[in-house]
Amino acid sequence: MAKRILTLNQISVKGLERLPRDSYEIASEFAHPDAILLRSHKLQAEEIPESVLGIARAGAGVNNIPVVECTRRGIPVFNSPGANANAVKELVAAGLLLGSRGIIEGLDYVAGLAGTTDASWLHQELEAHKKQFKGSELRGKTLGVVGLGAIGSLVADMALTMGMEVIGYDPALSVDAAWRLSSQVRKADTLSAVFARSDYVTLHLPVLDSTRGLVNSELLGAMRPDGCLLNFARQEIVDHDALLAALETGHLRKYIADFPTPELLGRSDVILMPHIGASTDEAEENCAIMAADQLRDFLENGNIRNSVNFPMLQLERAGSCRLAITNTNVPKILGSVLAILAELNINVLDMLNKSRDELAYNLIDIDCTPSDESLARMRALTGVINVRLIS
Ligand SMILES: NC(=O)c1ccc[n+]([C@@H]2O[C@H](COP(=O)([O-])OP(=O)(O)OC[C@H]3O[C@@H](n4cnc5c(N)ncnc54)[C@H](O)[C@@H]3O)[C@@H](O)[C@H]2O)c1
Ligand SMILES: O=C(O)CC[C@@H](O)C(=O)O
Repeated sequence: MAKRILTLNQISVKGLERLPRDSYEIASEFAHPDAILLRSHKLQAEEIPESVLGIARAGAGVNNIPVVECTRRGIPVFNSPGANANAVKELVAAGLLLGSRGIIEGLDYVAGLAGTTDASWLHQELEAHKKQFKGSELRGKTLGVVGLGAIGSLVADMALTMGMEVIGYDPALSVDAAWRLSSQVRKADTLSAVFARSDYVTLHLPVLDSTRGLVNSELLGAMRPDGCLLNFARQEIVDHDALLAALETGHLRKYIADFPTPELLGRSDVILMPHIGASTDEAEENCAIMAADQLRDFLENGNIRNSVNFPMLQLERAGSCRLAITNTNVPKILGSVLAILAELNINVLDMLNKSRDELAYNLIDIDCTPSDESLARMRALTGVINVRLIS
């Protein structure tokens, strides 16, 4: 039977094409979907039907998905790290330029001259007024990058090529990300050191309970006067009361962000974009392809790549029958499953077991198909969250 994929946002066709129509049905409404594919749709826990096996986010941030509830239900949540990083990096480059030069004010001024027919008057007018739009160069200025993952590392490289000094802060830097990072990026040991030493600070970290409101009055107060803050990560990372206070006193010169909120609209010291960091043809395609490929490999083989709540686990198929079992990460559960298989005289051809926080996940290739009754016995074991037969 074809697997049903519920899409909750418009997903690039290039990604949907990775799910062949002879084995997948894709629609924006389904009563019993096998999986959900989405972008920024704010998914509520009660919106996730019992039938859902996995959820894939075509994008990096998963704060729109109830990940804790998914973990409790044994549903892996996938994202597509790095697939839109270049798009965000290019918009940050634009943000830095908008923050350093009078581009927006200059454009507005020129637009206000529409209808002028006298070329000589126009020339004199422009030459007389252009000094209002003078800015300063980025070269030689210091950029503080908070979060040095897929996007932060590209932003750091881009700033170095523009002649900026770069200071980075990331207390949870992965080994892969560290390999990607230029040796010219200076390491800051604390967040306040980044804010104190930078002319521009750019945020590239996820919103988590630990990072909500992270940029507060203390950090903004530590910033150099005339500093500029860029937020292409998530609105919730910045405490807006503290932000408005820093703008009102003039301590913060500009806030440039991808997340408009009512209190920030209409301010000349705030530049807001409509959450378009990942809105390029290339990023939308890359994210959709990565998300669809990961979802398909999970549905067809049980493999887990780029999940935010499940361990990374991939196992080549041995034989045609596989069990994918999710359980709480406590001793003896796998032993009990294997005991049932032994009792049924079913041979294990290959298996892999990994854990992450409170969850353990197992792929077990076996030489014949267990009966529904045997599967029900495994599902009934204490600590087993779900058992899926993939044949
Ligand atoms: N504006 C947009 O459209 C857009 C597009 C893509 C991503 N994003 C946002 O950007 C975030 C980062 O994306 P990414 O692809 O670089 O993710 P990533 O996972 O590759 O990198 C995030 C980095 O942040 C670091 N980090 C975590 N907590 C931190 C802390 N307290 N201080 C400093 N660093 C910390 C992690 O160690 C990691 O290296 C996403 O979570 C998403 O919210 C926004
Ligand atoms: O899907 C989008 O347009 C935004 C994605 C972006 O916020 C992300 O976290 O990857």
